[in-house]
Amino acid sequence: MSVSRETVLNELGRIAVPGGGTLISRDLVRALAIEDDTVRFVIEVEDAAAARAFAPVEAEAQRALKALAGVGKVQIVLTAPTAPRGQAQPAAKPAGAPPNLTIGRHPTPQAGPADVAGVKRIIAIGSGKGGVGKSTVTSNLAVALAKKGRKVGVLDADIYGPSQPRMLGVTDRPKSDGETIEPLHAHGVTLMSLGLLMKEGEAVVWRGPMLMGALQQMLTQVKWGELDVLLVDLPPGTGDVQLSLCQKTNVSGAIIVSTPQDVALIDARRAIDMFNKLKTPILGMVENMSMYICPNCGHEAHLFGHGGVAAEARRLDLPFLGEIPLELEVRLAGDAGRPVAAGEGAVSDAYGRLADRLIGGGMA
Ligand SMILES: Nc1ncnc2c1ncn2[C@@H]1O[C@H](COP(=O)(O)OP(=O)(O)OP(=O)(O)O)[C@@H](O)[C@H]1O
Repeated sequence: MSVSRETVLNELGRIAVPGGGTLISRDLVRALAIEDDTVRFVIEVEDAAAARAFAPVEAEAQRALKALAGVGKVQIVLTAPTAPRGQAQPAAKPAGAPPNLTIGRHPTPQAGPADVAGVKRIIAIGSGKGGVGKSTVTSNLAVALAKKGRKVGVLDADIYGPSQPRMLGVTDRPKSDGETIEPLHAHGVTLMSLGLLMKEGEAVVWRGPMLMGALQQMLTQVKWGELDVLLVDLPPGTGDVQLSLCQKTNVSGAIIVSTPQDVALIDARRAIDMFNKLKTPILGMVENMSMYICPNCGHEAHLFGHGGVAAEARRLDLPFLGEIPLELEVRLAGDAGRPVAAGEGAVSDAYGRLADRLIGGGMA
């Protein structure tokens, strides 16, 4: 049987390096891969001089890993980037290229959940099932809060399908000096999306520690400025992103978005259970695609049922924050990068009420 990734990381976490710390605490290991009895990885150091000083570390890592059960071969590559890490990069970049910042690294050890500088409250927006409108609710709620004078940020942590840039109409790449990232702004909202920082297809292979590291970078290296509230658009379900956000950051609470259908509600319950286990308070539930009002005759139809989320919130003794109708305009506005809450009308009003609820309850 192959050695586990965890065992390898543990072992590397014991190997001291020049200048103090270990290979893991100094975040020097890249591209760790385990295939049958072969362990491969890259040690990335500052520059060529450091690479020479690290030769004994490489030898020690070889020796320690080979001694593990299930390890036959160890292949280590010692590299140094051409430009020293942290050196400012030229401002001009090819259009559409991600900024020059290494995103996706092992998390830096921290004592416990941390605050984000300048950010008063962090609200996680989650759902159990995909496609229930969690991202749509996040962008519109952010715009509705901004319209009411709140300083709002959105962190798009839905790494498997980042959609906030499209929904908020942002196409620019964020600028980075190699150490910090300038967020983007649209409709009064400050935005950062993991999708804007990676090459296409890169994120989907991330798991556990790499994801945790990337999320940590998003929270600590982005210049969020002073915010009343940061909304974090989570991927659907109950995975690594949810776990690392709630364990590493002081999250004020979570809002659960669901459609009224039973299938969506079953998954919503799982998400609620996860937040409970992580001791993240549930601020309330939102019913999206609540009812459909025919634009021609005004007839109200309940395509996915109606009231299911309110009933579930009552059953679980959670606040019910509001319902958002199903309207073609919502999708068209989201696709066009101008959230419906930025304009006028019934749906915009519904988001306004949702924003009032949060502000009134001291949540935003
Ligand atoms: N109230 C609504 N009325 C009409 N269309 C909506 C509504 N809410 C969301 N949509 C549309 O449904 C689709 C899915 O929404 P969205 O991407 O926000 O869901 P999600 O839960 O974030 O999905 P994912 O699982 O991909 O993260 C989008 O095309 C969006 O425009």
